Amino acid sequence: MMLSIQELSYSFEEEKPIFQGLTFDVKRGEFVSVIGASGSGKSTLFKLVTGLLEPDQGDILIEGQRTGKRLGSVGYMPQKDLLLPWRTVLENVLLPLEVTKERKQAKIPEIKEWLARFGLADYENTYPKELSGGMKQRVAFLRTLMTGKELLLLDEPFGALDSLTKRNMHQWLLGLWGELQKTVLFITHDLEEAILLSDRVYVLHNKGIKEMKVTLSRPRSSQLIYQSEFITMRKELEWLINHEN
Ligand SMILES: Nc1ncnc2c1ncn2[C@@H]1O[C@H](COP(=O)(O)OP(=O)(O)OP(=O)(O)O)[C@@H](O)[C@H]1O
Repeated sequence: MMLSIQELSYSFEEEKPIFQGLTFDVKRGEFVSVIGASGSGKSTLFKLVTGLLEPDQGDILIEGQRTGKRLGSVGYMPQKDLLLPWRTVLENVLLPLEVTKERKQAKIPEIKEWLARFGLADYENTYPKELSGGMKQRVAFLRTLMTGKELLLLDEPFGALDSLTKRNMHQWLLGLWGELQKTVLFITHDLEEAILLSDRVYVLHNKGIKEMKVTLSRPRSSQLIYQSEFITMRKELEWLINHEN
């Protein structure tokens, strides 16, 4: 099991619990989405998995290991503050690799190749403010990938994009994920996005978590959303979101 959350409980000081006995898992190579209303605790869950917060009770295992240094075990793409504005695209992507100058230099050709594959070949010396929303997300995603970690936690990476750009990013991510064979845990508010991208969707409520399996075959195209099987799943997911019990 890539990630195993067992009987997790957490509350912020003096507040009512956000999670009580939360249990779920993610297998190696899976794409799993977490969907839930605003305030249901999605970002808090990621902070617990990365080790930025510690659970009150329960266990978080990464590849079966109970490690205190979880942040070093996952690639985490937070919702905000993605890129450092005073660094160029190349310098931002290099960030997870800043160990020694030599190691950094050695990685530059590989990163340039990646930038080209991400449609960013001509932008390595550009600053984030000059990039479009979709480009910024691709740079941030590449930086997450450069951590070299097997488990990637993506906190609403496409939330701020317009619907056309978002569609393009979905196709891009589907293709890339198929090739990389990484494990992804993905936060979203968007039902269509959750179904299109995922093997399974978890619906997070204050009272717990529910699971929906996505039975659509892969590879998946953006046209799938118009098919009756997709629409049925969308209805099912909507029902799960609106019914806590
Ligand atoms: N540092 C904090 N101290 C106290 N309460 C907090 C803190 N951070 C988050 N919360 C509360 O915890 C709950 C869950 O927040 P969280 O950000 O995890 O929700 P979310 O599902 O990610 O929301 P959104 O979809 O809006 O990003 C909310 O009620 C929030 O107000």
